Order: sequence, then C-alpha cells, then structure tokens
Amino acid sequence: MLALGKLLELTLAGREPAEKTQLTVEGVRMRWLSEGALEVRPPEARDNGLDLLLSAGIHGNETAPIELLDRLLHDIARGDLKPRARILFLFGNPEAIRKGERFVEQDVNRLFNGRHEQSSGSEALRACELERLAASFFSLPDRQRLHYDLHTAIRGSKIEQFALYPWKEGRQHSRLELARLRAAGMEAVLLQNKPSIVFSSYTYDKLGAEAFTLELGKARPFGQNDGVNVSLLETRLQQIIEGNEPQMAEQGLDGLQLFSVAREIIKHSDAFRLNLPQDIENFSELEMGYVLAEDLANTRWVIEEEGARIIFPNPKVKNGLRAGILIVPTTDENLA
Ligand SMILES: O=C(O)CCC(=O)N[C@@H](CCC(=O)O)C(=O)O
Ligand SMILES: [Zn+2]
Repeated sequence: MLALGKLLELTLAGREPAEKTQLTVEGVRMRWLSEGALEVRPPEARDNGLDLLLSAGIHGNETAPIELLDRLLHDIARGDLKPRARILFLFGNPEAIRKGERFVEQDVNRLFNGRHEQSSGSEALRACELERLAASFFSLPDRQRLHYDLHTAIRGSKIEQFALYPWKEGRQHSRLELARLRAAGMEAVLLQNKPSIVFSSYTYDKLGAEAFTLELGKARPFGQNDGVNVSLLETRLQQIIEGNEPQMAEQGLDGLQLFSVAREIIKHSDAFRLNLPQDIENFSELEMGYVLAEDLANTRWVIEEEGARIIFPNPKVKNGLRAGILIVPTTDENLA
C-alpha cells in the first residue's frame, strides 16, 4: 500500500511523510496537506464533480469514525476503491487523538465560525487550520459539496445513529440529502434552527456544502468498536466515493425520524445543576413540568414542550457552552 494511505499511523506518530504526493496504480493522486489532512484526487477523466469532505477525530476519543476513515483510505491507497469524487480526509484533533481524550484544553467543535479568533492555544489554531483546509478544498466552482463530520457520543442512545443538520437563514434542508442519510443507516435527523459554532455548521453556512454531524454510537477506545455498526454508512460512503450510488427513494424517507431543537441548555455558571441520572441515554423523554436544570440566580429550566427529549446532556462543559439540547418531533413539510 502507498505510504500516504497510512495517514492515521503518521498522525498517531506525529510524523510528516517523506513523500508528500503519491499516485496509485489507478492514477489517483494522494496529497498530504498538513497533520491529519490528505486530499485524494481522481484522474480528470474519471472525476464526477463531487467534492467530499470526510472528517473524524474532532473529538480525540471518538475512534470508530477514525477507524472507518482509515479503512476507506487504505482501500483507496491499495487501488481497491476507485474514487470518482475529490475527497479531503481530515483527522480533526491529532493531539487529542494521541491522548485518547475528547480534547486537550478546549473542545475544537466549539471554535468554528470565527470563535477561534476570540481564543488561543493549540486547539484554537487547529480550528483555524481546519477552516482554512475546508475553505481551500471547497473553493473550486461548479462542483457539488458534501461534508460528513463523523462522531460518536459520550453516552448510550435510544436512537443509536443520527445526524445533526445545520441551519442557515434562507436555506432549506434537502429531502434528497435526508434520503441519502437514511440509506446510510441514520435513524433520525435533528434539524437545527439557528447558527452554531461546530465544524459542519461552518462548512454549511460559509462554504455552501451540504454538511452534517453524524453520530454513530458510543465512544470507545481504538480496537474496541465492535458495538458500533457502521456497515451501512461504510457501504454508502464507498458508493459515493466511486460514484455508483443507487438511486434514492426521496419521497418516503423510509421511517427516518425528524426532530427540531426546542431549546439549547446553556451552562452559565459553576452553580449549574443538571437533574438527570448520570447514565441517562440520548433521546430520553422528559415529562412536562420536570425541572431539568438549575443555575445561578434561581434560573430554572422547566420542561414546557410536549414530547421533549434530551440529547448530549453534559453538566461538565465550560461555562457559556451547551450542556444539552432539548428536542421535539417535527415533520418533513419544510424540506426542499
Ligand atoms: O455525547 C455528547 O454529549 C457529544 C457528542 C458530540 O461530540 N456531538 C457533537 C455534535 C455537534 C453538532 O452539534 O452538530 C458535539 O457536541 O460537538
Ligand atoms: Zn464528538
């Protein structure tokens, strides 16, 4: 296999490759751009006009998605997978991946859409570099742009695999993209309704990509991901890369559950208390009237929404950040 196919090994060792560009037997060009960043370009005659950004390891302990990208890259480097799409592979936070931790000093996925400018340290610099790499990759005109930012969650989930679809004023969520996600094994999609500071929101809002955060199961260390079944997603990614994706039945969405954000729970101070059991699963339902959280100055978060569920509850986040999202079921009536 070509040495550049071993991007993960290089990243884990903190090494630069001796040769920065290599060609596979199929004429596919692999180019190392920076730590954890590799561009794959098909021969011009085979290029189908899709620019696909695949990122993982924005959180260093979320290893199943990193292993998935590593397998795809190996297959390309061996010539077993023959891309027709241009692809940018990104391992988001190499330092945290090496440590096996979500982040080192601060969460990279809270530093996009300009937030890194108000901060400092290696993770702020990395967020800036990831924005630059993504912007440069998505700078070619007249091409389709697609970004999947792959994650696993801190806790178990009543709905194991789901996507978060960013929001931008005046732009509608695409039914066709939802059908594609359903075919890739996603069981639910959370349709965002305000701007955000995560990576997929940056590529959606600023770079015009169709972009999603995908949650694939529970975070575990390298080599312990048997419980995370990514086979449907892996097959779909192979098909997208090779440009032989089966037609999607756009109409039905095939049982895909849709949710919208009712409220983001923001932790304002060290006095913040989240009244949930430690082992509560994502998508757990909360009863009307339940006091979900309390904070400084007698602030109380009381459930007022019918059918409310909680995802990503985390009282340990830094002050000012999201400590959970309250979601409610929604319909497909506003899709494009
Ligand atoms: O399990 C958790 O609490 C967090 C899992 C995770 O890392 N999720 C992403 C979602 C990004 C988005 O809002 O699109 C995150 O919190 O960064
Ligand atoms: Zn994550």
